Amino acid sequence: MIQLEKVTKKYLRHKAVNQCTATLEAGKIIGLIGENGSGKTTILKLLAGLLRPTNGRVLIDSKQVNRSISDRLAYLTDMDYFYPYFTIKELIDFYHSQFKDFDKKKAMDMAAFMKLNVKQKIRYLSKGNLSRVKIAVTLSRNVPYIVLDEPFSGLDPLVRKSIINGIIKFMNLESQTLIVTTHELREVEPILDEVLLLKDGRIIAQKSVDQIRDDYRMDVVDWMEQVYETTK
Ligand SMILES: Nc1ncnc2c1ncn2[C@@H]1O[C@H](COP(=O)(O)OP(=O)(O)OP(=O)(O)O)[C@@H](O)[C@H]1O
Repeated sequence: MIQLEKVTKKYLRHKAVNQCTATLEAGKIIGLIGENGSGKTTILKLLAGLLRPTNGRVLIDSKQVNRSISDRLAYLTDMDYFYPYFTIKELIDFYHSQFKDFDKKKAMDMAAFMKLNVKQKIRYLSKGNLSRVKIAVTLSRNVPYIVLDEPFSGLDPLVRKSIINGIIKFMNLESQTLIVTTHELREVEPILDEVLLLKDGRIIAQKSVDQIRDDYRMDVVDWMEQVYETTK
């Protein structure tokens, strides 16, 4: 379980995350949704122990997060950080050598599922295939928490679909919690259990997708638009 307790993160005087309180249950797929600059990446970095809150506490499984959380949390950034001269296979071997929890077979299976040629060098991959590789190596870590920062940005609908299918097929929903930030709510919505809406560093809503459909009898995207319109 993830707990944010009145978390504020300031960059100089700017509050990127402002007094956020939320509890995220384990074993779910949670979408962190918000406009550019609303604080999504900052929250993920706080979860990953890459940033410390200016105020408040971030707890994962009742322990305050620090850098050692990387043993239990896999973080996919929106940055390109791969070794361009590796082939995909070499990258998978490298991950295997770096992470005790890395499931090499799963990574190879996932690469095959997403129709990647593992002999190809990273530097020659298309943006779509590079994104598939990143997802494959991140999801192949057997850790209880996986956070993905904008895994679909700049990708065409077909690539987005294949990545979503890869997540559905290879994530272990019994033992893993996935937190994903995205602008592409409409496409990701079918796999989400819960949605957290951010605006100007504040959490303005947190609802389960079933609750939105059953209680509000609304499409999740329509609900989101309504919440944004009515929240100053
Ligand atoms: N290192 C930094 N130094 C100063 N300001 C920062 C820094 N990182 C982020 N910010 C600011 O904090 C706010 C929140 O940024 P953050 O990257 O968390 O938002 P985001 O919702 O992920 O945005 P995007 O969708 O554009 O990636 C923005 O106003 C951003 O300009």
